[in-house]
Amino acid sequence: MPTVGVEFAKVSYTLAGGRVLLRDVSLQLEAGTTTALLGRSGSGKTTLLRMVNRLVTPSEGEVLVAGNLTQSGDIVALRRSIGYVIQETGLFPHMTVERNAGMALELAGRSKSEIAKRVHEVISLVGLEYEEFRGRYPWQLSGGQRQRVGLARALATDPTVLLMDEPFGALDPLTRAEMQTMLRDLLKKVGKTVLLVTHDLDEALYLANRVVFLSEGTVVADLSAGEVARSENLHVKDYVSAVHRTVQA
Ligand SMILES: Nc1ncnc2c1ncn2[C@@H]1O[C@H](COP(=O)(O)OP(=O)(O)OP(=O)(O)O)[C@@H](O)[C@H]1O
Repeated sequence: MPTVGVEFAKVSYTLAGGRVLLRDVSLQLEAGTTTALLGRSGSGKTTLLRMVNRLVTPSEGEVLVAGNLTQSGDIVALRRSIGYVIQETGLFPHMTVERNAGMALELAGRSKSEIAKRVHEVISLVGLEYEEFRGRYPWQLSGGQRQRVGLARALATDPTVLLMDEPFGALDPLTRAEMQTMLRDLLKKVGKTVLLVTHDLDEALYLANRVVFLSEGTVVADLSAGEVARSENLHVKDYVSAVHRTVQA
């Protein structure tokens, strides 16, 4: 039996006014694998992802990380076991790359030498030259470099789970492709349970083992990456044909 890294068990989320954002979602993410969440804007992808690190609490159902209920445990320990990467990076503008990348370790009270060693490792892991970048501020970095630092920061505590919400959404296609290559290589080395929200089908197929499609808060397709192109599921076919629409002269 494969180990389950993250589990959503009959999860629903309803807003105070009664609007249902997620309905009865059940998924088991195998440890060490990458799952991409796709679906139209507003289908509930980010809401589902944020349940893992308890930024959103389900109205019904349960979320488990490494078999532990997220709703009842220690939230600090939970978040330390989860790396979180978002499109805007959320780097502190007044702090250097080194400080930003080591922030979670600093908050965890690790020693200066331990932090320096780990930051060096993760900065190198995301493909940045440590000596060149450690003293720079976020405004002295390109968008791609900022995303690399955001990823380094997320990896600093060596989390078992990595949540990535449109991590490369704001990058040009060339930088984006470089980042995807770097991430794919990195994930082969570090082995994390990854949940990736993306609008980019090619990115999902390149990075993920499994692709889950959401529509109006429910799972409408759950496939291995290899099954997507030949799927007869109408939601999947619609998505694939929208991506591959050819321009008519
Ligand atoms: N706390 C909230 N209060 C009100 N509406 C919310 C709240 N959180 C999310 N929504 C709404 O719920 C819907 C689902 O949002 P969510 O961000 O999960 O979708 P998404 O699939 O990630 O969309 P996108 O691809 O555009 O990021 C959206 O219509 C959003 O505006």
